[in-house]
Amino acid sequence: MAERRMARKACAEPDFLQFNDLGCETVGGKVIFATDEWFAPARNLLKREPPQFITSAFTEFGKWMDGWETRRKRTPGHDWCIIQLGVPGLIHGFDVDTSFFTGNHSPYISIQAGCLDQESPFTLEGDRTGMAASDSQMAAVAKLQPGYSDCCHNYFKVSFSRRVTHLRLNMHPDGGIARLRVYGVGLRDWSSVSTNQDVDLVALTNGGVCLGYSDAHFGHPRNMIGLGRAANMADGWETARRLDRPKKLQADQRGILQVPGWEWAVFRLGHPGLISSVEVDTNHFKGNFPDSCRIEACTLTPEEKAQCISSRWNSGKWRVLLPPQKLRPHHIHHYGKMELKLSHPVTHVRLIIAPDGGISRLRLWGRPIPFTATLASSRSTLIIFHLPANTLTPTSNDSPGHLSFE
Ligand SMILES: NC(=O)NC(NC(N)=O)C(=O)[O-]
Repeated sequence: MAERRMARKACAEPDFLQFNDLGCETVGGKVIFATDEWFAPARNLLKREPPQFITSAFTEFGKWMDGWETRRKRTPGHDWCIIQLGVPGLIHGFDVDTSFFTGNHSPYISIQAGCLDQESPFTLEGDRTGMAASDSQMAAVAKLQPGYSDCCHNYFKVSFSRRVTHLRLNMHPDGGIARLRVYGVGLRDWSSVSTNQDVDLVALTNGGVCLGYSDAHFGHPRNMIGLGRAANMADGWETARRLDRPKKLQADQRGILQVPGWEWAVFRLGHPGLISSVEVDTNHFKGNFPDSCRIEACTLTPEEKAQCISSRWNSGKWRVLLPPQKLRPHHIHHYGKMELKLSHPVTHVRLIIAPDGGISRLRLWGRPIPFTATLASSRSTLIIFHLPANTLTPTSNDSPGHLSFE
């Protein structure tokens, strides 16, 4: 349902909502400390499903609320909690969702960030109010709108080019917030990964990101690169039914339908690499799996990527990685050396389904190829695979699902 709502409102929303939610409980996000959780626990902030309101629900502490809610403070100070991201990475924006907190929403917030592991460590800074200007400050103290349905999403675009593992969410002075969505791209420490080890190069945890798609009516394509198998259909990519499906159906010798239309989604790999096996999972899609799929791949320079974005990813550089394959319902399809056609490293892939339908997971197993080797094999001069944080270009209404960042 959340995805349906998102698809309809996509034109009015900021671009950064297309990135991955790095704090969500489904990718391992956790609240590790909160100053107060009297009315409702801070872990609710990271729930994947949209917040609910149940008029008749009360607990022994007060009104049941689907979010984090603290007591009305009668002493100096403010409430705050520490969030450990499920996927450390670069953050491009926040949605501080106050849904249903109408007389009890937190009036002001600030957010601080830290990197508390070995890679480029920096720590939370700032004074107890979170207002000190410091390296860790991502958003100055900001006013929140109450959680009425037309204004409950408080979006904050972020310019912060450092890897983040933890956040401190400060409420000034107290109150309630339903959800905190942390939009960004995972940044893995690739120095610990052997070039002889196969990894899922497109996984969200490895820094994969969806950069464009043709349709996300029921489910966003980024769901396909999430952890584990999909919980349900909403945890996969599902398009609307195409309206140009022919009345008379014709199939080729492999049983693949010959249809005029298709849907597509483009991903940038977390690291350039040589893909040696692919999994396409139609788990839960039983009456609405695509008839067939194919995968294309390429290595793009920043200039080529910009051209791809302006041509809706219809670049001449795409090469067939996986030729068209007939799909089955509710099934993991494995493709290996026999089916895969590319033997050089790539940076981007495009999954194409025909004519429409749902895929729950896409896994691209392969070896990360060192940067220089990728450059040599693609004969290009420069490849970006670490996203700069502060350069999102707004999308136009007639090209849904397109992100561009240089
Ligand atoms: N009706 C309320 O929501 N009251 C209080 N909050 C809860 N959850 O009971 C409050 O004012 O903070």
